[in-house]
Formats: sequence, C-alpha cells, structure tokens
Amino acid sequence: MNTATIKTNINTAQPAAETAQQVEKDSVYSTRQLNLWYGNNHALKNVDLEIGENEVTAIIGPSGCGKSTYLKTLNRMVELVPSVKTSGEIQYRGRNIFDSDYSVEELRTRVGMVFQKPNPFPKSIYDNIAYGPRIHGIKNRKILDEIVEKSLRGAAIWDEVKDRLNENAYGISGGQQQRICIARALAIEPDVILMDEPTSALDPISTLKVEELVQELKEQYSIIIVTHNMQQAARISDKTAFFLNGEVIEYDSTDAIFSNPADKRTEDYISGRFG
Ligand SMILES: Nc1ncnc2c1ncn2[C@@H]1O[C@H](COP(=O)(O)OP(=O)(O)OP(=O)(O)O)[C@@H](O)[C@H]1O
Repeated sequence: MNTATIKTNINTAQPAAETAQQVEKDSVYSTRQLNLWYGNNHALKNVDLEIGENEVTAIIGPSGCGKSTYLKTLNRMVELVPSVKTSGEIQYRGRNIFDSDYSVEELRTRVGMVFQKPNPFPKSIYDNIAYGPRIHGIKNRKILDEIVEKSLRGAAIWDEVKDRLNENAYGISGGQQQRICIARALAIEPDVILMDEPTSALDPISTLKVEELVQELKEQYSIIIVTHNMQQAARISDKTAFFLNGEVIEYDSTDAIFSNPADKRTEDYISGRFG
C-alpha cells in the first residue's frame, strides 16, 4: 500500500471493502510473482511491484538485470521474442494482462512507449502524430489537427515545430525527435507511458527538456522510466525499483532509495561501486 493510500484511509476511516478498492485504484499495475524466461535464461525472478497512479517510477540496475524486459512485459511487447515464457501475473487496472481473452491491442492503446533512440517514422511531423489516431479510424481533418496540436503542446514542442508540420521528422534534432515520439505516444491518449532510457541518446539540454516534460506529464499520466542515470532517477521519480540479476532488490520512495537504502547492494549500486 502506498503512503497516499494510507493517508486516505486514515483520514476517512473507510470500511474494509472500500479500502481494498482504494488500493486497486491507486495502483495502475500490480505485478505479482512474475517470472520470465528467454529459453533457459531466467531473466525476471519473482518480481512483485505496485506501480502508482500519476507517479514517475524509475527502474534502475546494472546492464542485463532485466529492466527493459520488465518494461516490455508491461505492454506484452516482450512476447514478440518467440522463446519467451512467463509465469505469475501483471494486473493492469485490476485485470491480468496474461489472461487468454485480454486484448493486447487494447492494452497498447492504453500504454504508450518511448524508446531509447528517437524513432520517428519517415513521414512529416504531422503524419507522425496523426498516425495512431488514423489507425483508430479518425479521418476528420479538423479533429486530427486538434489532436496533433494538443499532443505537440503536451510534449512541449509545439512552438518549435508549429511552422514545420509538413517537414519530414528526420529533419529535426535528436532531442526534438524524441519529443515528437513522446507526442506520438500522447496522441492515442494513453493512461501509462513506458520510457526505456529516453534520454540516453540526447545532449544535456534536450535531456533537461525531456526530464521537465516527464515532471509535467505525471499530472495526467503514470510514467515508468528505465534509466542508467542515477541523478536522473533521483531528480524526476517518485518511486525507484532497484533490479539485480532479474530480481527486485529494493523498491521504495526515491528519497529513501537514494538517502537511506535498506539493502547494501542498493547502496553499492547507487554509490557507483558496481554496475
Ligand atoms: N531478445 C532477447 N532474447 C534473449 N535474451 C534476451 C533478450 N533480451 C534480453 N535478453 C536477456 O535477458 C536479460 C535481461 O536483459 P534486459 O535487456 O532486460 O536487461 P537491461 O537491464 O535492460 O540491460 P541494459 O541496461 O543493458 O539495457 C539479459 O540476460 C539479456 O541477455
């Protein structure tokens, strides 16, 4: 249970049934005893994690510890690898995403993803943003115009590109391309945004812009970000999970992880002794 939930329950003295609902409402994702194998490689081991609503959750840990795998499990993208097997469950908004009748397409419209390297389509800036809405059947130009503007504003790049909407997205800087990719994710009005090292290919100024943007976006979205950058995790996240060899070693408020970690291995990692 997160602190917000505890506060709510103490303040309102809710009965037990409502308390359970509150827990469910505050958690966007509940991961329970998740195991994942690539063939014989046991890449995620008994992962239990509650991801809070309207929070930034950072996933940190050394190379190969399973950070990206965990992220890609949350939208079931990991299943594109044929050798993958999983056990356990991931509840998204109260439903197990591994259920046989769960719609992966629907999941991916609720859960957007931004990758390490900016990956705009080789199309105009406008068409990059309108792509998802068009796939969902929106054809009306006025509505598309509105979505494009709203998404670009949401990704804090409207002013920089508003006069260049018909130019190819490859013609702008890497930092701008990454914000176009964030705008593309916003255009489908997701609930959650997964970010896999979104600033690792960016210069410091673009990195700062994306970090500021993440802070703004959490007002409306729940964000899970994989990062190798300890300062970044400390700056922008509310909660931090430390992964090591496929296990969650520690998961707590970012303040606690960085100022008073409970586990020696967390302390060693964040202080740069390994990884
Ligand atoms: N497509 C794949 N096929 C087989 N094994 C994979 C695949 N992707 C990842 N793995 C393995 O799963 C484990 C976890 O990898 P993962 O990419 O999730 O780690 P990571 O913490 O994100 O690493 P990095 O920080 O280097 O990106 C590693 O042992 C890796 O070799």
